[in-house]
Amino acid sequence: MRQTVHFGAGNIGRGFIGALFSESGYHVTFVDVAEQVINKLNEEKGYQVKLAQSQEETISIGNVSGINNMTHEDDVIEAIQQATYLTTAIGPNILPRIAPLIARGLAKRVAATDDKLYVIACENQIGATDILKQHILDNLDEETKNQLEGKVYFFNSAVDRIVPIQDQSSLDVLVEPYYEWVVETAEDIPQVTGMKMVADLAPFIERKLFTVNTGHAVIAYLGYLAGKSTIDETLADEEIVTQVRETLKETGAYLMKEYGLDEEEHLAYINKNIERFKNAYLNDGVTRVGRAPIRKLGPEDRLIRPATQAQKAGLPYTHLAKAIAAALLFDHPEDEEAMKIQEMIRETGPEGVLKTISGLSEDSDITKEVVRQYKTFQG
Ligand SMILES: NC(=O)C1=CN([C@@H]2O[C@H](COP(=O)(O)OP(=O)(O)OC[C@H]3O[C@@H](n4cnc5c(N)ncnc54)[C@H](O)[C@@H]3O)[C@@H](O)[C@H]2O)C=CC1
Ligand SMILES: O=P(O)(O)OC[C@H]1O[C@](O)(CO)[C@@H](O)[C@@H]1O
Repeated sequence: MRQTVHFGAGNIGRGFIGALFSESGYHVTFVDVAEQVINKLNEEKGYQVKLAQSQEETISIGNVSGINNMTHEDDVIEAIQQATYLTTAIGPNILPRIAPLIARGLAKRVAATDDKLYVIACENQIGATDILKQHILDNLDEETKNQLEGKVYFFNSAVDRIVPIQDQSSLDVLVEPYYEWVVETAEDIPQVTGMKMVADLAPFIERKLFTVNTGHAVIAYLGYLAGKSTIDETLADEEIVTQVRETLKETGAYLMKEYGLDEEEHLAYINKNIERFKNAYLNDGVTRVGRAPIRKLGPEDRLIRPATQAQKAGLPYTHLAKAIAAALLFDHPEDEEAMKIQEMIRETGPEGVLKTISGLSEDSDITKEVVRQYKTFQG
């Protein structure tokens, strides 16, 4: 049986990527620091993926096991020796932390075999696999780096499936029925059910990140400010739906200009995603979707990049500016990054945050518009 190693046995790991490998006939070894999850995977050897829809539908996932990378590094290195794929869904900020162990696994592997290994980071970040690759290379000597050539391949990817926070007492995962996994490769690679291969990922990941993730973030931050707890509850407010749609028209204008997307098709894509967000069976919290606002306000992420790109292209960005202002007001006490932003605002004002986190100068038109809207929110 073919083997795959997947870092991150969380929502996307169990509910999406690991499940697709299992369905494709692979044994999936999950690597995670969550001891309870690892123990359950080894005891139960399977779990259920439940679709969030009116008609009950459940998919049984088998052939899975787990390794704790904090306590069993050698077992992870051994699993990497046997694998055809190595994937991650761990959060972009964690990639540098797992790279040294992956590097050790790869060094041992390329010294012993020419068998090909395909590495794919499945994270919400442009070029996540390139970033992981660089961290891995930083942990290898020159000779080993040369040995990777023709043996270890790195492919960027875009992952799209809404998987909310789960009941932690079980391995089962509730997921939305829709999913899309796009992988950039020109290689003839072993088939995995549900993996779509493309020669150029840029239009796919930007369309996804600046529609699905921008839209979701706008709902989360406006919902939080309006005192809502879930995404579907927030979308019962027609004013917020309008704000989401107008924001996605702004990102859409940039995407259409940059990638020559068809206007009618793109508007249908926006509408389809707004309907996805309304799925009440997901019961998805605004604080989950708004989590990690420092990452989400990064220069290349879902709010800032479309705004800077729109500005460069002479396109409107006022609704994006409003969403950025709302993100700056996300003060959820349990979110470390949100708390850090609030501290920075107290010290340097919203302008300081936009400069340090988003790379926007204090006198930029985007900063001025965001600050104006920030003050309007404050009343
Ligand atoms: N949940 C969703 O709807 C979607 C999430 N994504 C992306 O997928 C990635 C994972 O997200 P989720 O699955 O939602 O997060 P999650 O929090 O459910 O899963 C992450 C897992 O990584 C583990 N982990 C953390 N640090 C670790 C370390 N040092 N070593 C090993 N394991 C470690 C955690 O214990 C957890 O099980 C993120 O990049 C996210 O942006 C992408 C599309 C949809
Ligand atoms: O907030 P993160 O960590 O970027 O990832 C979760 C996001 O990805 C999505 O699943 C969209 O693919 C949304 O649920 C959510 O907005």
